[in-house]
This record gives sequence, structure tokens and C-alpha cells, in this order.
Amino acid sequence: LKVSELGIETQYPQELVDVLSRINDWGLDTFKVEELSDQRPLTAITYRIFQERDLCRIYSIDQSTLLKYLLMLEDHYQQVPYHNKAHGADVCQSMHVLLNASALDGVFTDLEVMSAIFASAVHDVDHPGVTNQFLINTNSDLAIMYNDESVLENHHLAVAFKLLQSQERNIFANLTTKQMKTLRKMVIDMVLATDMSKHMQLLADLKTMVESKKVTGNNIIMLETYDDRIQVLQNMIHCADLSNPTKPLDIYMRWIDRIMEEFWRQGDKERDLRLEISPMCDRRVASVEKSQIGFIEFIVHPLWETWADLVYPDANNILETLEQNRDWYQSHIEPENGAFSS
Ligand SMILES: COc1ccc(-c2ccn(C[C@@H](O)CN3CCOCC3)n2)cc1OC1CCCC1
Ligand SMILES: [Zn+2]
Repeated sequence: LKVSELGIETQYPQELVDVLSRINDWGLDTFKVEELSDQRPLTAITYRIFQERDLCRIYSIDQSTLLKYLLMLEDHYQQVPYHNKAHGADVCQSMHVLLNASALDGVFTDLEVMSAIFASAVHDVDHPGVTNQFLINTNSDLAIMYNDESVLENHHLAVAFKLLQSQERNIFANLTTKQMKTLRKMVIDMVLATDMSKHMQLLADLKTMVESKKVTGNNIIMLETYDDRIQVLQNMIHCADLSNPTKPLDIYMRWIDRIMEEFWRQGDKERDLRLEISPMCDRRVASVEKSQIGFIEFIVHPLWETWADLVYPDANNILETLEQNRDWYQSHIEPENGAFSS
């Protein structure tokens, strides 16, 4: 990558080129990209991935149109502690790495790959930093708009596609009608699958797929129907969305700081509104380490363990890091008010 190909202005062009050289690695430091890109991590990372996958040539996407869309998309991510543009960039880059699993070599079409990258980049745009339940409990305009069903996920999708409607930002202008129809359906199906209320069903279906996994001679997964293909892509974006605990510990810890601040700010709002404070949202009774252990035990590890089965052995290192991080937190739990753990 050359400085002239960064797509964004920065006072640290060479350092940014150096950090982005790890675009295909699981341990890319999104926080470093955030700092070195002058607060443009989503544009810098997504633009780099489009270049890496040659998507502008394949789909005749004008590079300045792509940059205009990405900058506008990035500006529509809110300045909240966790669900901000850095998280969008992180999920996009994580998805990019997951798509490179050798068990998936040649499985997905360029259109499916572009849909997955686009879905990841847009999946939390305009997130207000509170949960679906909070929006429902407070009779928010968004909950009214979407009838309490996948409120945030529907909103992210609507914003993302609305931004495409201006001619100067329509990156998909040169897709055929059929291609656009397919892309739109897949992006909707992927972003709606990031709703945590769908987690148990998604995981159950993934387990069923693993049990009946069909592979080719060189261990590549065979996915014949749209339902099978989209199911794998839905689990992939869900894994990318819940990938913080699988990253190097120092990076994981910084995501924890951000999500806790966001949860505690929601708790502050609930306290002021005399609402019951949601679980893990009361900064006065925090047990950060215990919450992460529970999050890993009940949600993150079961999901990643199943994913690792599907693409065995490609995600073994990721699963290993997750288990090391879990064990680290297990061995660093603060004893309750000085009492010795029994
Ligand atoms: C690093 O820690 C976390 C990292 C991520 C998460 C987390 C929760 C839900 N999600 C996924 C949604 O954000 C799905 N979104 C919603 C809005 O619409 C789009 C799709 N992610 C929770 C984390 O920790 C919590 C605090 C203590 C234990 C649990
Ligand atoms: Zn997310």
C-alpha cells in the first residue's frame, strides 16, 4: 500500500500505511488506526479492504464515490463510547479476516463477499448508545417506528441504504438490477441477524449445520442453498460483532472499558428516569470481570467453539486466545469485599 492510496488525509501517512499492512490479521489494532487516520478508522479500513479485494474494479465502483459514501457513513456513527465508528471498522476488518478462512476458499461469490463487508461496515450506523429494550421501555420514536422488533438493527439498515440514494454516493450504481436486489437482501439478512434476541436460534442452526457438514476433497465446505449460504454469513457477522474477547488481551481490555462506559451511561439515564437499572448498567455495583466471564461462558465461547468446528482448523488460534482471555479473567477476579473465596 502506498501513501497516495490511503484515501484519507492524515499527518501520519507512513505510520498508517504500516498499521494497515496488518489488514488480513486477526490482531490488527483498530485503536491505532483510529488515532493515525485522524479519527477516520471506518473509512481507512473499509477502503483498504475494498482495494485488497479489488472490488472497485470488479463492480466498476468509482473510488471517489466510495470515499464519499464511506466518509458520510462514518459521520453518521454517533460519538458514543462503544457502538461508534471504531467498532464498525473493527467488525468490518474482523469479517474480512473470517472470510479468508481456507475452509471457505472459493465458497462465496464476489457479490456475497462485498455484501458481507458492506453489512459489517454499516451494521451499527447511528447507534444511540442504548439497547433495544431501553428504546422500547422509553417509548422512543425508533421503537414506535419499528414496532419494538429489532429496532436498532432495522434503523442501521435504513440509514445505510438511505445514504446510498444520492447519485454522488451510490457505490452500487453500476450493479445490475438483479445484483442490487441480491446484495440488498443479503445485507438486510446479515444485519438483522446481529440482534442478540436471534442468538440462540442462530447458534442452534449453526450446530445443526456443523453436525451435517459436507466438505469437498480438500476440506472446503459445500453450501448449496441460499438458506445455507446466508446462515453462514449471518453467523460470521455475529461472530465478528462478538469478537472482542477473542482479540489480544490489551485490545480486548480497551473494548471492555468502552462497552462498560456505554452501559453505565444507560444506567445513569435509567436511574434519572426512575426506571429499573438494566443488568450490568449500574456503575455503583459494577463487577466488570465477573460480567465478562459470564459473557464468555454463556454467549461468546459457545458461538466461537461452534464456528471453530465449522471451519476447523482455521479458527483454532482465535478460540485459543478466547480461552486464554477467559482463564486470565477467571484468575484475576477480585474477592468480594476482601472475603476469601470458599
Ligand atoms: C467487550 O464486552 C462486550 C462486547 C460486546 C457486547 C455486546 C452485547 C451485545 N452485543 C451485540 C449488539 O451490540 C448487537 N447490535 C445491537 C444494535 O444493532 C446491531 C447489533 N455486543 C457486550 C460486551 O460486554 C458486556 C458487558 C459485560 C458483559 C456483556
Ligand atoms: Zn456491533
